[in-house]
Amino acid sequence: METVVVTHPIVQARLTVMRDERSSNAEFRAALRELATLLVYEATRELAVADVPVTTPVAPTTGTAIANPPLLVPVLRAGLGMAEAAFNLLPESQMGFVGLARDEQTHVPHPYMASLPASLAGRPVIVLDPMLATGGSLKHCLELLHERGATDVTVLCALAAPEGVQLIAESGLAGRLFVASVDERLNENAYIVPGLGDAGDRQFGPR
Ligand SMILES: O=P(O)(O)OC[C@H]1O[C@H](OP(=O)(O)OP(=O)(O)O)[C@H](O)[C@@H]1O
Ligand SMILES: O=c1cc[nH]c(=O)[nH]1
Ligand SMILES: [Mg+2]
Repeated sequence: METVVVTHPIVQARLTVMRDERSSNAEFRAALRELATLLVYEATRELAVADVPVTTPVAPTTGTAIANPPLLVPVLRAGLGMAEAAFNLLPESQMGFVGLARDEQTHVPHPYMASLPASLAGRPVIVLDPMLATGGSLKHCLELLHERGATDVTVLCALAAPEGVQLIAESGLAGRLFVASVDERLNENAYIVPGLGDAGDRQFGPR
């Protein structure tokens, strides 16, 4: 798996707002939305394009269209905070949804929703989840995509732990990971350190 740490100063500044315990829910959501926009921009540089004819007020010329728009898959809840940003940059795309909630004792993800097209063969997929901690949630999501034939999967995260990156790399289920930071480690509750806390709670309040 290719892992790209996006070190752009604007990305790092937004991540810092998300880390700050004093940021309100609204400030956290705004920072995540902007960070997600920049991650999508970085991750879509190599998207396949097609030439399209276009006529300007001056002359006909050749323009560019996204040849095969990716399916966007936010992982609920926290990934919802990246969904609008991704859709804004890729309005031609469609969206699927995966709902997972980590058990606080075992840290194993409990699946509660999967709303995905039956076949993903030949379709690029972009998974959106701000947090990659143990990697259990993302691996479950990637398995759902793999079962449906997805072979071109890119993952966008705000933060990752080394343990999660390793699990996903070893799974072979994602081609690329774009992340703003790979932090130090997980703590005894499987939270990322220094991290930013619970990305779902910080956007929406406690479950
Ligand atoms: O790598 P893992 O150890 O599996 O942890 C990461 C998962 O934890 C968070 O979701 P959470 O389960 O807290 O659900 P939420 O988004 O509803 O808060 C996060 O958004 C990831 O999906
Ligand atoms: O640090 C973490 C780990 C899992 N999920 C989160 O939201 N934060
Ligand atoms: Mg949560």
